[in-house]
Amino acid sequence: MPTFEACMNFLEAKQVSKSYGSQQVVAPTSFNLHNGCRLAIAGETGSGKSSLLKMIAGHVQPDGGEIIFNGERILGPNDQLLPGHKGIAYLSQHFELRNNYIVADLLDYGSELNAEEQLQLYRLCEIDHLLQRKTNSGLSGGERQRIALAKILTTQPKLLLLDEPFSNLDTLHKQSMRRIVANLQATLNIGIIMISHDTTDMLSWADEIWIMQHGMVIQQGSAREIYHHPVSNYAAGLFGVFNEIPVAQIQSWFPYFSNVVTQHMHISRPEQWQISLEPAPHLLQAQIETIAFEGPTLLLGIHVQGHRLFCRTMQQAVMVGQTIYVQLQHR
Ligand SMILES: Nc1ncnc2c1ncn2[C@@H]1O[C@H](COP(=O)(O)OP(=O)(O)OP(=O)(O)O)[C@@H](O)[C@H]1O
Repeated sequence: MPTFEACMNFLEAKQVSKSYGSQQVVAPTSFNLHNGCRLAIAGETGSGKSSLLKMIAGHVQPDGGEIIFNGERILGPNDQLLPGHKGIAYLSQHFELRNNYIVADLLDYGSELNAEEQLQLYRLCEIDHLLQRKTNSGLSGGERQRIALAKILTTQPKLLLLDEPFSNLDTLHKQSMRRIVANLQATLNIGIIMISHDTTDMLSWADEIWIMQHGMVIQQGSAREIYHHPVSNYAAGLFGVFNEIPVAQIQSWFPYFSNVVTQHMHISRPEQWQISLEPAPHLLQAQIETIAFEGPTLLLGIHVQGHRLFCRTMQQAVMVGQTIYVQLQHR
């Protein structure tokens, strides 16, 4: 458990903002993150995620506000020649790996780790079998990325920033990167901020998720809060299929939803709708309109009293046109 002091001083942004010309890409944003955090940032393309991450990394100069890391202001490219902060490692989508180096030599150069720590890091990054290869010897994109990751971790940073670590990878390399990211924080005890379009992975990984839209963080919360209580259709849609039904309609179908009064529309996930093949007094009658096979589950498009919605079921023995009975579960 981090101390109160560590919580206050680890990473703090005060009204940090960025514009390009007349376009504000990050609106004034403030936050406070604790040591060892696992923060994931989601948002549509162009919503300002990378710009925010690059300001934290010290690679982009904020127009306003400041970012404090372990008590020191992060300097931008206008403040210093070499961008970045020693305690912060940043893996860009467009990382570079120096050509013509033996991987082990490249990693050794400037490393602050002893031999045992190095080996642990190489295993963690799943590159221990690549150490004698040359960086220009036909390494795959995924292997190059894992070497680049190991390289930036050899200086023992306290905060790791990952910009889209799963993009442009085939399935096997993606799985490998997922394993690594899942183990990094626990093994190295560092904070991680990750941007990803792979929102399903975020839910199980992150302590906290932020959603960005038009340069603003529009929602912050735990994975459960973000998934089950999105603030808008946009936030809901980032994490998969959802249903939107007027609250009044939900309450008339299911009186036990009488306490849902904060919003005009009620958002639910398909798996919140339970289906039954037999009628019962508290169930609504519905017709199946579409069936999408998802592996262990089916995603049913159903029609209920003038409303179309999705429900997810493990019940495989259903067909289009069939009458079923549904109810909505609280979350
Ligand atoms: N150096 C730059 N010069 C001008 N405009 C820029 C620059 N960098 C980013 N932008 C613009 O700022 C906006 C936000 O970009 P940013 O890369 O932060 O978004 P993003 O949410 O990370 O997008 P993506 O998911 O596609 O990476 C975009 O409209 C982008 O075109």
